[in-house]
Amino acid sequence: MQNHRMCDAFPLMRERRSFGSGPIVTYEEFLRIVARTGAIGRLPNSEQRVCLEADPTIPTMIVAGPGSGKTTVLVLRVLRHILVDHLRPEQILITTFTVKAAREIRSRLIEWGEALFEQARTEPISQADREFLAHVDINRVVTGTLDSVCQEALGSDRHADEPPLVTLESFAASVILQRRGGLGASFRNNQAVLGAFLSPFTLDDDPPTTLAEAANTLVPIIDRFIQDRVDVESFGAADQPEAHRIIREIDSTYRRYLRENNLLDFSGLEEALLERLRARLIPILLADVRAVLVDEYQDTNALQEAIYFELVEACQASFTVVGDDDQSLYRFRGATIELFRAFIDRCRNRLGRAPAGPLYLIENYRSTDEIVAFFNAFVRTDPNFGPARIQPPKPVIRSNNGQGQVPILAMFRPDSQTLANDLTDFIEAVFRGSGYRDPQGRLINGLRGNREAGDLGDAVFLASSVLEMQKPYFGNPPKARFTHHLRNAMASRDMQMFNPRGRSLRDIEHVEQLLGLVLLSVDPPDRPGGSLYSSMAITNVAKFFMNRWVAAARQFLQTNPPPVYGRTLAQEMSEWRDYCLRGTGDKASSRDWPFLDVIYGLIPWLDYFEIDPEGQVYLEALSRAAGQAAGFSAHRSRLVRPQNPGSPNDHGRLSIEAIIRDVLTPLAENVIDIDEEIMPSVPRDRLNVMTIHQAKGLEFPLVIVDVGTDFTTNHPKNRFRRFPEQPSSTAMIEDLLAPFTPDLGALRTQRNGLDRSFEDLIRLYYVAFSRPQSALMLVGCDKALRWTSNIKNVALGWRQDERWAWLDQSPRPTGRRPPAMVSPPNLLFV
Ligand SMILES: Nc1ncnc2c1ncn2[C@@H]1O[C@H](COP(=O)(O)OP(=O)(O)OP(=O)(O)O)[C@@H](O)[C@H]1O
Repeated sequence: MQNHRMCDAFPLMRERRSFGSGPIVTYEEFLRIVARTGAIGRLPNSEQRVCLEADPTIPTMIVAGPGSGKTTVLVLRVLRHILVDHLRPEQILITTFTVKAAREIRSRLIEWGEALFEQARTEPISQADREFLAHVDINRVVTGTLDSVCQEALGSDRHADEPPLVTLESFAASVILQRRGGLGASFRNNQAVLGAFLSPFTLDDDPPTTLAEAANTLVPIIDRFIQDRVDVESFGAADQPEAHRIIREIDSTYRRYLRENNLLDFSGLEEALLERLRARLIPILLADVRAVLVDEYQDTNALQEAIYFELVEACQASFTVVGDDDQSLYRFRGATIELFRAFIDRCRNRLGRAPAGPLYLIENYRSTDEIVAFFNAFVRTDPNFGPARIQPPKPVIRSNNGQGQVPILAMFRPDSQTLANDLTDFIEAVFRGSGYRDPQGRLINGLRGNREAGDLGDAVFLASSVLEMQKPYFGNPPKARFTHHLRNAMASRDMQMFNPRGRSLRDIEHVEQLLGLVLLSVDPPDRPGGSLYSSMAITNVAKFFMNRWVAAARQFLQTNPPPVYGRTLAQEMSEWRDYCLRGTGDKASSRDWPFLDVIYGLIPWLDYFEIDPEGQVYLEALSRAAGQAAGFSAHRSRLVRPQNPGSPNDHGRLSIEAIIRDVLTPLAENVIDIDEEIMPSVPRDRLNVMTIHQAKGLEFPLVIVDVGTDFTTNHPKNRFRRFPEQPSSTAMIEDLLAPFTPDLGALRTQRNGLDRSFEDLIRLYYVAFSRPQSALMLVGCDKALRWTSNIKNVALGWRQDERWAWLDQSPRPTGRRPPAMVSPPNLLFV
């Protein structure tokens, strides 16, 4: 890649620069202006001020529990950088971990920034500064996840003659690994060796039987090579097991292919930025950065840490990190809590400057006393978790909101259907009725949504998985999960959920219709010899779903969808058919067509994709599948006009086959992720269903947490989600790579894999329990609450030593027979 931004262009970078260019206002004036600004006037408290005041020329570490204003402080510190340190917004980078949280930061920045600048303009400041504030554009602060920032930085920094960088999603990475990474040949030739090596990392601990399964198991391992900065040479050295050597070879073939084709997977994207920073070829977007602020630092991986340090050093930037060790959730993406715990030392060693901190925040402004007491107790339930937490221990978080008079609610029922009906009753009463009242009068004021503006969007349902169907097991048809029953129960009362990730694309009625129409348009059965997909070498699963889609489309066509602007669906389809079969008709004017044009051409007759929020998310996923295939598919996801329609080697025909193989087959095989994050906000009139991971950093008035609707028995298959008996596959990958990961390996394996797997579950539910503002409700299956239950579950207070806190806290039996159920006093069972 060409060198556009040599350091020489920025002579200032070599010498130490003073910070900022003289204040617009002093720090004390800044605080006074904040106090006078309506939107943020109540902020900050005294501990938050300490964090805000910290000298920007010294790296700063802020550590605090949930809801204590970590993000708030970071946003205020950005505003301080503008007003007190006189940085321009584009000189400030602020990152966080999820797209949703990044969006939240951006909207707080804009709301507070605009109000604050307006207020500041009324203060006695210089005319030049008043001008500056009148025109300053807070939108120009570089905000996002590190991935999105990398993408933007590298993408926008290309020369006109350079090919665009394509970032691969995991499905595309997996396909390339199979086809171009040499995994296909290696798997065939070394199936026994590779199978034995990979089996501990598969879902069922069996060796992968198909190439796709092998690829999906391998991707997280080779991703780690980059994220953990593994010494791949020594991993695959001659004295290592044969499987290591084979994997090293596959990895290097795969990486070479990506490089030669200008493709990047997500870890490769971050690595590319690191390499550029190291070479001091700083992308334009970041070249002028003077302040780097990182939220959710506890989820940083080794590669990301290296990027932050390199950027701060290269740009001589101020550096502020905030985090909470108890809220680290992304181990599976390489997050290494130990990097956060050891930040002070690591920063000193790397940047040669001892950071200020850790600075603590202790007041929780989010939740009621009851909720804070509940999650504080939860995180201290298991003594074995203590050593996993930051040292010295951070102060316990304290509620600032007073009692909410709503205890922690718990709804446990014998089965999912009953629970779904009862929860729907509850939600309806809170948001659509006159409020929920406990029949026994134990809820003093009942519970009711905000009368003026309250709606279902004020509640969220959180679960470790939001799938509405269980994965098929041993060929049994998939069983409905709780969220499926909840969707139906709510629909029967005219209420809707927003859970686009709950269902597989291939199963959604409207998607089936659309994909069936697509197939009938580009691969019609009246081709001599029949449709192409039915005789192609694709999996039976793919053919099964394609047949189903075609049947769904036929049924839809029988409903005679009305013309749109005078044009019929049949006309649109027949134009594509003419083009694909014979290269004739209106579409023949072009030599080729992007496959997306077929999809978007059919959408007007399926308005679900335009008006329904879930439909919009699905359409984005379909478009993404087509877009990603352009990175590896023979005809780059384009339909080519046939020249010689009868020939099997005709490019028109081959282009259709490529689309079937590379776009439609992955959809049929259910390997395309649905990205709910494309929605800027969840519709207010729907119940938001989210994974706990997605909810990190967010808050809602009412949070309903699924603590075990799946766990009706002590089934071994679900133990890893509630009470692991062996290390998770992620912990095992960490153990596998530790000896080849200088610095990080030893740090990470100080606690064994099983301990780390328990930690992950505790942190997961800690994050869930700390999201609500007013009310927290736990839902699950009541069998797990039996006094004699053996359905051990960390979320229900089980400790790793197999003692059960909920049972210990329940009133002891008076007679000889124990009570049927445990009933810890801090829960109100409804
Ligand atoms: N000093 C304050 N006074 C009043 N409200 C505040 C104050 N500081 C923060 N808040 C409010 O408290 C809530 C939680 O703040 P914030 O999201 O910044 O916490 P956090 O520590 O980042 O949370 P998490 O750990 O869950 O990411 C927000 O609604 C915020 O506006």
